[in-house]
Amino acid sequence: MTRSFDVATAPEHYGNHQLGIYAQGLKGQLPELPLRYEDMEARAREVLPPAAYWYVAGGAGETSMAANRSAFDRYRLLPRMLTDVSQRDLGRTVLGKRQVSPLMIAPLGVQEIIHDQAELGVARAAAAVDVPMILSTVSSFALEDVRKELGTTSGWYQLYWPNDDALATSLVQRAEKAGYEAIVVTLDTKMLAWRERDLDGAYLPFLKGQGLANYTSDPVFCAGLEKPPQDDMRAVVKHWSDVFAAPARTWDDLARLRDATKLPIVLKGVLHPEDAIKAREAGMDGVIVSNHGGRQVEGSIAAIDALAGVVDAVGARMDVLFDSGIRRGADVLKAIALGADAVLIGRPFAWGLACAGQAGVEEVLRRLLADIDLTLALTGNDSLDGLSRVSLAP
Ligand SMILES: Cc1cc2nc3c(=O)[nH]c(=O)nc-3n(C[C@H](O)[C@H](O)[C@H](O)COP(=O)(O)O)c2cc1C
Ligand SMILES: CCCCCCC(=O)C(=O)O
Repeated sequence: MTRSFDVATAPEHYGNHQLGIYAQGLKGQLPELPLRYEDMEARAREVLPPAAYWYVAGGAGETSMAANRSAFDRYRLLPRMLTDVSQRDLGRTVLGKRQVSPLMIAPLGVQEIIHDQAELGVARAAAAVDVPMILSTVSSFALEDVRKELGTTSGWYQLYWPNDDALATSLVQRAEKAGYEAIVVTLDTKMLAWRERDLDGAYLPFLKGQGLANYTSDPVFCAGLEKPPQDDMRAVVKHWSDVFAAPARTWDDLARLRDATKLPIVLKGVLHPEDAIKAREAGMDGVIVSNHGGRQVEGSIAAIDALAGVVDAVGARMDVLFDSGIRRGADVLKAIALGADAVLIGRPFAWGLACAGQAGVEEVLRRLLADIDLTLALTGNDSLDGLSRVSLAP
């Protein structure tokens, strides 16, 4: 006899998403989106034009990208038995604010190449699941428009620090005015790396004017143009390529940025413990340990292998976040056990966006939260705050 099952009567846990999927199965319905990360990426590859797929999937060479994943396998969780895990808390405190989970949406530029909804769809999904979103400078919609879609969910603004201080100040102050709660300055992209997949397709979307909405909506940027941006896109791209990068910048320049905003500043792309110490000395509020998903320095250390060193150097005095290679719940637990305060999810949400727009991103986030919740419980823990390096096998 088939018995009916009502997930609504199950206790409130993120892990219940699993029960929801099985309950649909009782009605003969299979999940619309593939469950495994690898299968979701394969589906995205079917629906995206090849150049757009490779822009997201590719790296700078691909050994660091692979190492980001294989390094996770060297850290193993060490479960404990017979602890009470009936009530569980996935919350984390980041920059002094309690979040319902450790997840944040990583800044991913030029999302219009993935789906028409782009950052607006991602922001709506983030709001539905209450996962804070970090918006890229090179986004396809203006930062003010994306912020509105987030509603009460937190947003941070990621700055590609231009060589024009007035433009940097304008972007940062627009973000502050729009309600973003922190500025993330990405340090690892002073220039674009040698990206073989993109070079193979001779593909760089920004050169077609994609991903430039924050520039074309900026008064300081537009003051450097002879005509309104919509009337001369070639001039927009030329001006953008003139101002985008600032290879001469050093730690000393951070003081001016610090003065430009009251918001907390977090530096993204820190891998060396001494750079984390410099960040602290420069008055920064946090760092994100990241190798940009293996997209910048081919041959670099796997990001997860850099995490403990940075945490040991500065973790007691500033927030340490992590990205590059997070795919499953166990990855999140390992990063938190090593000392991360929160983790950024990157490519997985992009594949959800490619396959099903906002709904796809939402589903990716709900699945990851379910996986985190169940893995937390099964390792004998009732809160992420209780994890530490003793949660890992020696
Ligand atoms: C298509 C794509 C675009 C990205 N754009 C940005 C960006 O605009 N700013 C930034 O700081 N990082 C950017 N990143 C890096 C991500 O923020 C994050 O560090 C990376 O995706 C983590 O690796 P993972 O996706 O393999 O987990 C981008 C990554 C991808 C895949
Ligand atoms: C020259 C434009 C660089 C922005 C690249 C966006 C990004 O971070 C990435 O693709 O990775």
